[in-house]
Formats: sequence, structure tokens, C-alpha cells
Amino acid sequence: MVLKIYGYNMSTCTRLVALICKEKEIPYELVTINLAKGEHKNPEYLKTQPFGQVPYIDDDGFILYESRAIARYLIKKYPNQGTTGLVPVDPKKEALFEQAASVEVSHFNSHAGPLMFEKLFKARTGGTTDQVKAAEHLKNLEAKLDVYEIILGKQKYLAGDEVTLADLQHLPFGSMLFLAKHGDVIEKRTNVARWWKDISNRPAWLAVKDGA
Ligand SMILES: N[C@@H](CCC(=O)N[C@@H](CS)C(=O)NCC(=O)O)C(=O)O
Repeated sequence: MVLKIYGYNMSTCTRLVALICKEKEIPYELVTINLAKGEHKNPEYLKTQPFGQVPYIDDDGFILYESRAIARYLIKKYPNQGTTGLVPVDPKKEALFEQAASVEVSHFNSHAGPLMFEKLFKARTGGTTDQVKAAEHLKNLEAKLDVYEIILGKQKYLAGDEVTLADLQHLPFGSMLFLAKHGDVIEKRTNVARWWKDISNRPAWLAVKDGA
């Protein structure tokens, strides 16, 4: 049975899973859960994804949610297919990958996510941007990207000189920064800009960035 992604094409987390499918050359079917219509809060949906969020996958009856967990599962299930090495197996390389993956969650997503919530998602759902909160998230994100600039001045990618899932995890929200006219936070930092140009031009991302 073809892998099913229950998600929404505008959702950043759905895009991460679709991106990994493209990288690993895994055929998939996107089953749309329309967030705008609240389908992710239906009692029937909550039986499978109890947090009422997208995405989850159905891999021949195996159900899994949380986009980063899904990405790791697919990468490990198909080690020799498509792009290899996205989650390294050597213990030290894997530890550096884990460090970089944690950096994305703790230092990037935790600021870029709420910033995009204020600047894009609220506007799309008829809300009003809280400019004070948005400015605070932007300031925090900039401070973290100053550290990225130092790291990426010493190595090509966040976990070393090979691309890993940790880099790719930045693509969905990183692209939204440009949509929200905050792409300068990436472009004005030489090493961050070089890294961003590299990862954002990967064919797999170009295939999903405008819709999963
Ligand atoms: N940590 C979860 C986050 C999932 C998430 O926040 N999904 C969003 C769409 S990108 C969603 O379903 N939002 C609707 C809601 O939370 O009610 C993951 O990575 O899968």
C-alpha cells in the first residue's frame, strides 16, 4: 500500500514529511485534512492523532505522528534509497546530528514558529498581528542566527560537512520567513545565506515548497 500522509499542503510539518519522501524517493499519497475547515479536530480524526494536528502517516497500517519522528522513521526504513546519510549511523556523527536537530527545535523553530504565527497565520485566519510579540520573536531569532553564522563559518552544514535531516528541518519555516518579508535575517548573514542557498535549492524541496 502506498504511504499515506494525512496532512495539509499549507502546513509546514506536512511539507517536512513530503520533503523527506522526495529525498528518499518514497511514493506517497497526500490525504488532505483541511485545517481551515477544522477537520483535524473531528472526533474521528482525534482517535488517530490525539493532539488534533497534522501530519500523521499510515504506512501499511503503521500509524505515526510528529513530523520529525516520521522523517527519522522513513530515513531509517529506507537507508539505501534516495539521499543517504540524512541520519548518520556512526555514533559520533549521529551525536552531532542529534545536537544539530535539537538546535533546530530549541533555537530556530521556537522563534521562527511564533514569529510566523504572528505575521502570517493570524492574518490568514482573520486575526491581527501583535507587533510587540512579533518584534520580540524576531529579536530572539536574530540572536540565534548570529550563533548559526559562527557555526556555519566553520563547517558546511549544521552537523558537519554533510547535509543531514537537521538542516532540512529548517526549510518549511525558513521559507516562510521570506514570505513574511523577513528573509533578510538569513540573507544578511554570509554563512547562513550560503547554507540557505544550498539547502533551499535541493530538488526535493523545490518539488514541495509550494505545496506538499
Ligand atoms: N510537533 C508537531 C507539530 C504539528 C503542528 O503544529 N501541526 C500544525 C500544522 S503545521 C497543526 O496541525 N496546527 C493545527 C493545530 O495545532 O490546531 C509535528 O512536528 O508534527
